Amino acid sequence: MNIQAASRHTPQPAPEVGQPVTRNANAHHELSIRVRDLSLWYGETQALNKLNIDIYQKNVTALIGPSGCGKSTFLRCLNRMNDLIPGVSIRGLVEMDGRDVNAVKMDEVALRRRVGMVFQKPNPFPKSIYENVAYAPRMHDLVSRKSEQDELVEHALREAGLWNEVKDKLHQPGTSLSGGQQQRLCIARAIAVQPDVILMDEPTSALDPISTATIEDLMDKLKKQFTIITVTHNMQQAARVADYTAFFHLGEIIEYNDTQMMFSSPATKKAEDYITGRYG
Ligand SMILES: Nc1ncnc2c1ncn2[C@@H]1O[C@H](COP(=O)(O)OP(=O)(O)OP(=O)(O)O)[C@@H](O)[C@H]1O
Repeated sequence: MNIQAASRHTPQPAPEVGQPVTRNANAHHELSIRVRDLSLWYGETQALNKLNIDIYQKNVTALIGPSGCGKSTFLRCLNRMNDLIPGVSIRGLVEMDGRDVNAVKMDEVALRRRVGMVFQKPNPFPKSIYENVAYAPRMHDLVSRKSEQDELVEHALREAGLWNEVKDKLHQPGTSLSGGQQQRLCIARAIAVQPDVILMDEPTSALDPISTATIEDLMDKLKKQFTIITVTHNMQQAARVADYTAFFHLGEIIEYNDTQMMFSSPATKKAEDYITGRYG
């Protein structure tokens, strides 16, 4: 079954392939990423099976589902990080702003600039707080003068809600910060190159509740500028932060809907069981 699964509560016309069953009336609907019949194998083992999904700009989309169902694998398809894993083969289409991400002529470095990533475990470089943010913009020639670089570092740290906590110790190691601060530093590092999309793979699972709430608030703020796709095992978090939610199961997208609908009236028994904690 795929995301075209009709609601068992209210019969509805089938949506277009890839679109949520019900659209969120309050959200933007400019398309960012279009995925069609995307399958992936690790060697002989199939991990993703004919995924179809449209992801909208400047919204938060949450990917939920039991462990091993393919959420992180899917996330990595969006910035071609699976290319780094030997034995991976991919079939199907991932289009970003109308361009085929897997096209031979697609520049992977440029793609990863447009699609930033934040991981489960904060992973600052073993460099200063300042350098963690300044390095990528310099690599991509986004800044030429030192003053521009300083401005960009301050801007990214402010956007990530970290500036006030670090402005007097910019030259201390990034690793000297707390876990929650390190994660915000990683977010500052991601946004410093002005990506279109930020992928977040369980960004708060290693954090305490207060740091988690700070990151959730930040996601809400950042979605005004960026398209955010986040993997989470925390159903409350998905309900709080996501405009749209996709439920994965055994490498398939079983249901895709606006989050309120998904949580109040899931269209499939599997999604309902998962959301209500009956399995997973
Ligand atoms: N590098 C890899 N090589 C081989 N198999 C892999 C690799 N990465 C993931 N897999 C397999 O692909 C399937 C999907 O894994 P994936 O990590 O994408 O799931 P997930 O939904 O993100 O899981 P979790 O919620 O536990 O992080 C699993 O069966 C997993 O064992």
